[in-house]
Amino acid sequence: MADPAIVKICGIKTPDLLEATIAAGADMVGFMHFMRSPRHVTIEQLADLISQARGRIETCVVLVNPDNSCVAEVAALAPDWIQLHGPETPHRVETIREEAGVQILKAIPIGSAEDVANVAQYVDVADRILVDAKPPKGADRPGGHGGTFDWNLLKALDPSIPFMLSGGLTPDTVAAALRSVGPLGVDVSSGVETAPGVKDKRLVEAFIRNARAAQ
Ligand SMILES: O=C(O)c1ccccc1NCC(=O)[C@H](O)[C@H](O)COP(=O)(O)O
Repeated sequence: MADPAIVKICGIKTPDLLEATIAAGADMVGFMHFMRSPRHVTIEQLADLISQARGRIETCVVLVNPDNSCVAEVAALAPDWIQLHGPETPHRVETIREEAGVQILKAIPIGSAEDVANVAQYVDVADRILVDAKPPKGADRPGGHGGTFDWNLLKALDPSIPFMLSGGLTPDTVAAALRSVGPLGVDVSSGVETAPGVKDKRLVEAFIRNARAAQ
């Protein structure tokens, strides 16, 4: 039987929600460190959340095109992963991986066959790929909008590339996504919220329960 899919809950801001997510059996949690996100947490909050999670669940700090000082500040907190969610080039991803000494999850926005072809250039410089929906036109942040994309586009992806799926997943759609796309894991933010940045414990539990039941 295939390994169970990795379930990542992204955009956690509070110790209570982190505790509930661990108790519900998620594999990874994401913390946003990007000022324009409604899920932004400060470096001090990050330090507390990462230390609360250490050894209990994998932690991932989401950054958007970070400069070297931001990378160093986050790397000093020793998360398990840094997620790069901006327009970072493959060379920049490689440099950040070397400098931070942390596993890299590279997010790639997908809206066309060309975007899918773009994934290959990141495979050797990142430890894992996250495919996500493209943000709406004019959006002031590159992720966490709750929009989906055409999963059929992923059929063109080299099947040897391990990737996680995100973009508009919800407790109601996660099982179908796992069955039809067959990703290494799934990632959700808006779909377990009642308003941007406001996570709901019951939705988080339902998302994880439905993801587990799908397999
Ligand atoms: O969530 C944000 O506000 C955000 C801002 C800037 C870059 C990335 C962001 N989120 C990244 C994620 O990992 C989300 O989980 C992913 O985009 C899926 O989001 P959603 O469609 O809301 O589930």
